[in-house]
Amino acid sequence: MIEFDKVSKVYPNGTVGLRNINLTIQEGELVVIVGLSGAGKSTFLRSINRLTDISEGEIRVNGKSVTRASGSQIRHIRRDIGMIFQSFNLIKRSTVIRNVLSGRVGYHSTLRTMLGWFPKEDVDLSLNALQRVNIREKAYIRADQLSGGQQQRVSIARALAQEARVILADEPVASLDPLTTRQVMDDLKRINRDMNITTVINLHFIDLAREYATRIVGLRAGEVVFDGTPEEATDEAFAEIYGRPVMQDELLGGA
Ligand SMILES: Nc1ncnc2c1ncn2[C@@H]1O[C@H](COP(=O)(O)OP(=O)(O)OP(=O)(O)O)[C@@H](O)[C@H]1O
Repeated sequence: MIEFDKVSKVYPNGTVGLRNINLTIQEGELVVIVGLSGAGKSTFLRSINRLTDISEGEIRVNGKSVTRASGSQIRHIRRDIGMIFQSFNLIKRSTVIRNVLSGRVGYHSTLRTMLGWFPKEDVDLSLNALQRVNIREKAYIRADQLSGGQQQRVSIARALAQEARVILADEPVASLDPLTTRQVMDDLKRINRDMNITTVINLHFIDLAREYATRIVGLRAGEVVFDGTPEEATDEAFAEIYGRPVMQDELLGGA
């Protein structure tokens, strides 16, 4: 469960990132955050694992305060939270399996992980994670030899090897073509359902949001202006969120 309690974020230059956010995301939900560029989607996501510090209020993940956590407590909380980025964030010159194993670093000493000594259970866990995203056979290939969609699957496998209970994905398909986009979204959805992993995804394609989300949250200028089911997120609702009608390039198309 992720709780936002009267959360605001003002950047040092005075820009408002988030304004009085109050919402609770239950375990197992797949929440898609939508809004125009600059609406606060990344700020929202990054404040959940405290990549961004909030200015007011409190965020709790599974009952534990992220906002008030000490350095060691935050490392512990972050172990449960997998993060997926638009740019994949892989170690490109390393093998796929090494990248997935890096999801285990929070469980071992720095020396051990620097030397790359991972127990056999970790290797098995990582191979199983690759199996779940259908690229088990790529385990010993260098990450930079894979297509964009495959690289994003490696980053999903890394979150699985981490045994994350929450996955945060910041525009995970923004650099992918439409077909690969659907494959990656299918993976995220399947993992969310099969493993009951709470998933929060920033997306800018409206039709994808409707197709994959169990709940859609719309942000405008840092405020929640929509919170409802995909059925409730009509074109009119999106026009409200955006403050203007929906445009063609906000649809991926070809469902
Ligand atoms: N480090 C920063 N310093 C100052 N202002 C920032 C910083 N990061 C973000 N902002 C501002 O905060 C607001 C929200 O930004 P945020 O990146 O969360 O929006 P977004 O919805 O994710 O947009 P995009 O889709 O373009 O990534 C914007 O006005 C942005 O310019």
